[in-house]
Amino acid sequence: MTILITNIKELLQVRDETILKVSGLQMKELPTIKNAYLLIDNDTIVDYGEMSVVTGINADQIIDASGKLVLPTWCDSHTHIVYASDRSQEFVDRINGLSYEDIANRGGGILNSAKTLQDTSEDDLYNQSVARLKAVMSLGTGAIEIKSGYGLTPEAEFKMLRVIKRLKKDFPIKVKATFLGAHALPIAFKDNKQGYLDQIINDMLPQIAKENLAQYIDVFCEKGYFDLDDTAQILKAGQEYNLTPKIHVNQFNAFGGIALAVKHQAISVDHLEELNNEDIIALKDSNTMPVALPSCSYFLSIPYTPGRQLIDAGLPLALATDYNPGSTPSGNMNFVVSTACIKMKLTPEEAINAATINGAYAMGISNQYGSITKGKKANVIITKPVSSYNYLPYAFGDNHIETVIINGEII
Ligand SMILES: N=CN[C@@H](CCC(=O)O)C(=O)O
Ligand SMILES: [Zn+2]
Repeated sequence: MTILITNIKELLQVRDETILKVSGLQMKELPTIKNAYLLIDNDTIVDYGEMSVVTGINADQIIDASGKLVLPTWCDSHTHIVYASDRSQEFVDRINGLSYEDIANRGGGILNSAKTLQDTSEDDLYNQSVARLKAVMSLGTGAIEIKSGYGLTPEAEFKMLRVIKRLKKDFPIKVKATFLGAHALPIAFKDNKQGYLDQIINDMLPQIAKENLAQYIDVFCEKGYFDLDDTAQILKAGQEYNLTPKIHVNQFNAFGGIALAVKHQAISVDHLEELNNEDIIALKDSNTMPVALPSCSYFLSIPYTPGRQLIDAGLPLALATDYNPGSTPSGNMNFVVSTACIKMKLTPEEAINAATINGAYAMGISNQYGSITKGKKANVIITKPVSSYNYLPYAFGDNHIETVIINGEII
């Protein structure tokens, strides 16, 4: 099946050569072709260029994109979309004055989600997750990372990871799985943290490796959760099973977690709402992608990741949603891109780079996703008619998407 998209007002993020990420000043550049066409053959981008040279190309389906933009689908490198029920009551509790920390300290938060998930069947969990996955695909996400971490027992963590594996098999969207057993300390281990770490290392990791349930290993490295020593233990153990580190760090406190992650060759460090100079120095000359989650800052009213500072220091930056029931009940990458421009002062070019090619890098897939490049996967968004790409983040909250194509399939 071939699809030819014609009369594209502007084709965005066109990279003739495969690039894996963009950093610093490169992030300001968004290569485009005006009045363009794009040809898809099954699941692959096979050709593109200016309309003036398109004569003679035939296709099974032709889509006229007059007045519309075409860009790569979003690459959301940080989500927790496999969860059970929601935490809207905690949302109201926060409105009434409790903090995220207060809620966690009284047994709510992640432990609340874990209890619900433990009592939810695998099929029910799968069906709840399917609804979220379909919703984010229709919002333009074509590649997604999904974490475990709301199980916190071996059985419940495996249940989450098996659901992720089913999603991967059943949908055209690219899915990467991350094992986040060290998300919070379960009540059963409240006075025995090492006991839980041992359970992760000795009981969970071998089974996860055996069933090939994850590609990445994550830890919530934060005061009151897992400290630097705990994090180092888990990352090292994960690496012994070929899981690459990708961690939650510097959400509320900066205490050396970024340098630790870089030392363990983490593919990304995520959150970074609190950041100091040592953190920036640690990221320089590393292969680790900093990932900002502006919807989380918005929802919790915590600082935004200083993305401007990171880019101005010559570093790359990726944007992701953090879709989860506690800190970010939204998987809308369009809102993330707008919020990064509005609150973090990224230019539209920087935000689009951060949400496409750099997001793909943070999932280890930027050789196949995140740009319009011949040979890459046919994952594109066709917008409604808009004045320019600046309009996408500018007119926040509106849905500018008309059509989403994922793996060559019109969604
Ligand atoms: N911070 C840690 N984990 C999630 C939120 C967890 C929750 O509140 O359920 C996050 O990335 O924000
Ligand atoms: Zn998260």
